[in-house]
Amino acid sequence: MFSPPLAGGPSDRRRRWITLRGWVLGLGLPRALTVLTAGIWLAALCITFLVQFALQRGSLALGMTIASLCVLTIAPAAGYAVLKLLYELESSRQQIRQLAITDELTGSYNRRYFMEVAEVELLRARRYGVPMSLILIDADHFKRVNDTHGHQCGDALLRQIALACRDSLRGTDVIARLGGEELIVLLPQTGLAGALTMAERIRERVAQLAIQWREQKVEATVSLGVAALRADTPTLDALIHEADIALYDAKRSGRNRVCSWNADRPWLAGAQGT
Ligand SMILES: Nc1nc2c(ncn2[C@@H]2O[C@H](COP(=O)(O)OP(=O)(O)OP(=O)(O)O)[C@@H](O)[C@H]2O)c(=O)[nH]1
Repeated sequence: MFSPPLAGGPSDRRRRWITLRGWVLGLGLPRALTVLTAGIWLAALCITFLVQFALQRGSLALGMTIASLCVLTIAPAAGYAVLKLLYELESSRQQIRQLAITDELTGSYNRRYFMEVAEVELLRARRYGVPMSLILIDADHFKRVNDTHGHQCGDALLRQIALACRDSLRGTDVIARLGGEELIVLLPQTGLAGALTMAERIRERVAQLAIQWREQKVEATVSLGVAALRADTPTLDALIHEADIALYDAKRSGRNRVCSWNADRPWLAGAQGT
């Protein structure tokens, strides 16, 4: 589901900043801990001198008060500084991880992450004998949208299409941008019938979509290809290929429709829509 971010764009700068911050924090943490430890030792030394001084002057109460005040001031500040550093380091790591698996334009997952998850799901489906399906989604006449309204409009429409798809899915489904104007959905524990229902729901939702672009209403439709895992499906790539053939069938038979893979006559299977 991915195209690389535009070089030099704002999100690219943000990505670099987060990466840099992660590195700085990563390298700075041991140094910060060293400084803190040295500070605590220094403070302890000062306290000892102050307490000794107070005791020499015969006041145990003064010595204890000085010691308590020093400890109460230093300990929370040092603890807070360390916790803050650890927290920032962890949130930087999480942001970097999130950026690494997300498609910048649509906010869906990227192709690499999708393939990782789908491979695991495929193994799980085989191991436990449960169904699994894929839906390939391709925006119709997208070149025309770009040519008529501009690339920015195309981007905005693509974002809305991805959002409409996400809104149609269950929490356990995984949607990713495969590349260009193509999205892919993994439906764990879902057979062909369920996947066709899902695909039809997506198709309907996108067909109702319209964005306002410079005084004009821009609408979208998508074509969808569905394939379900079978005992003889050799690999994930083969399953994606089947969904791709079904998608081609949906395009060929008029667009804005759902087709499913059929080994014998793929161009006749499951055609719906308008
Ligand atoms: N705005 C925008 N356009 C993209 C993006 N990725 C791919 N495209 C455009 O999508 C268009 C795809 O064109 P085609 O492959 O001819 O397909 P289509 O015009 O959608 O026609 P059909 O798929 O046959 O319905 C091209 O013009 C690409 O430049 C993107 O991220 N943003």
